[in-house]
Parts: sequence; structure tokens; C-alpha cells
Amino acid sequence: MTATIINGKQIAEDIREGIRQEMEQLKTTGFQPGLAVVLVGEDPASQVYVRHKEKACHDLGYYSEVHRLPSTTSQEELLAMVDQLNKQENINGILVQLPLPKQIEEKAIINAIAPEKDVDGFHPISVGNLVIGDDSLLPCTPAGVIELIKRAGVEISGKHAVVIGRSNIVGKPVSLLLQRENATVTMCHSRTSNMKELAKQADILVVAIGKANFVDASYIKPGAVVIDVGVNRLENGKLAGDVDFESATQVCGPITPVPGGVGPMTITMLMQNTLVAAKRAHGLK
Ligand SMILES: Nc1nc2c(c(=O)[nH]1)N[C@@H](CN(C=O)c1ccc(C(=O)N[C@@H](CCC(=O)O)C(=O)O)cc1)CN2
Repeated sequence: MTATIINGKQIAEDIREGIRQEMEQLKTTGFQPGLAVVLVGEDPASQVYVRHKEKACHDLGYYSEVHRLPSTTSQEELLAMVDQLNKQENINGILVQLPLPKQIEEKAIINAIAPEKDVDGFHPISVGNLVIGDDSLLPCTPAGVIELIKRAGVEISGKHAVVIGRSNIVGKPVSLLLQRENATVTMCHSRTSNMKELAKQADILVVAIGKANFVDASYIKPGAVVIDVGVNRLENGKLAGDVDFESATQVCGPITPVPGGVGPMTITMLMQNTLVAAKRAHGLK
């Protein structure tokens, strides 16, 4: 079995093309999804991601608002901003870019977003719906992971999936989504004593542990699908995933690169969620 590269950039573009075509039809009726993005502070990576979100809206013909607030913004000020966006009829999706400065409690802000506008899928109601398998807006990166696996032509049902990492944003939701697709899921984390042994049993290995090049060939069953969610900026300025790509490709089957794998899917799935939220707000299917 030889490694094949899953081209996340191309898959993300294919999905955007589908959205573009749907928009062509919908906009004749005056329909326009609206996304508000709130950025607090000057984190360089967050500034780049927010610019990409604004550009994606522009390219697809969405209405877009970006609110750039100073790093000294208080929790009350940010809550007031979210409250105002909850009330705005031209806004169907609200995204507060993470991480937030330390004086602001992330949870308080996420909980304040109206669940029907929660295009990040982080609100407890969205998470609860995901757990019980009801319709909800799915968190973007985990939804992107599932989409990548499917579009790489990999059947998920009946497979053993191992997820390394248990964050609320990636590890937990991706495990639930894999389970929803009828995989048998094992979750590993920093306290798992036999991680390598478990990872080596995976048909599908999803790595979201936030440690550069953590997983090498010795963790991978020959031919396994490897999805690398890590985006780690090295001291030399280069990006590295959580998977040692050179080593992994000696044994794995389909694998996502970093950059150009999961990352590009995050913003595309956000655009998809914003369209879904807008259609629901207009009573469309
Ligand atoms: N409110 C949210 N905050 C954050 C989220 C999120 O989903 N919602 N995710 C990340 C940041 N993020 C989007 O916000 C994001 C991360 C990475 C990429 C991406 O395309 N990565 C590229 C590499 C980009 C680079 O050169 O730095 C890739 O992997 O190919 C897009 C979006 C945290 N915050």
C-alpha cells in the first residue's frame, strides 16, 4: 500500500463551488446569508484567519461584518456586541474568533451566541444536539475532517477510528461524528498509557493533540487513513502538523498534509454552516 495525499485545498474549493452554484439560484430571490466575525486583539494568526473568512464571504456573495475590537475589551463589552448581533436580522451566523484575551471567559461568550446563529457549533445546545444525533450546526473543523475522509473515497462505517486528542473543539466532536458514521471509536489523550498500541489498531487515525510531528510511522497500521488536524508554527517559521509526514507516508494509505489538508476545510465548512443557518432563518430547506 502506498500513501496518497488527500488534497484538502482542492476538496474545499469543490465544496465552495457547490455553494457558489446554490447561491446563484438563491440570490435571484434576494436571499443573502450574513456572517458576523468578531476579533478581539491582534493575534497575527487570528488576523489572517479572519481576513480569509471575510474574503470567503465576499467571494460567495454573502453579507459580511467584521468587528475588530482592542485587546483590552472587557467581557461585558464583548457580550454587548454578541447581544447586538443576536438581534440583527441581516446576520445569520456569528463567530467570535478564538483564542480570546485572558480577561474574557470563552465559555460565557459562546453561551451568549443565539444557538440558531452558532455557525461554529460550539454552543452547548449545538453540542447537545450533536451528542443525541439531532440536526445542528456542526463544528467546522470536525465536519471538515468527515468530509475529507468521505471525499477521499474512504468508507467510515464498520471501521475502527482512533482519535488522539480530546479538546471540545476537535477531539470530542470528531469522535462523535465518526460514531455517527458508524465507526467504532477509541479516544486517546495525554494520559492514555498505551497510545501507540491503540493507534496501531486504527483503520482511520485522526490526530489533534497540538504537538508538532508527534505521530510517526510506529503509530500507524499499514494502509491506515491518517488525518492530521495539527497546525504548529515552528521556530523556523514553518508549519508542521501533529504527524511526522515523511515518516507516516512510509506506511499509511491516504493522508492529509499540513498545510493544505484539514485547514482549508475549516473556513469552507463555516461558509456551509452560514448558508444552512440563513436558509433555516428564511424557512428554506
Ligand atoms: N471561533 C473559532 N476560532 C478558531 C477556530 C474556529 O473554527 N472557530 N479554528 C482555529 C483557527 N481557524 C479558523 O478560525 C483556522 C485555522 C487554520 C486554517 C488553515 O487554513 N490553515 C492552513 C495553514 C494556514 C497558515 O499558513 O497558517 C492549512 O492548514 O493549510 C484555517 C482556519 C482557531 N480558532
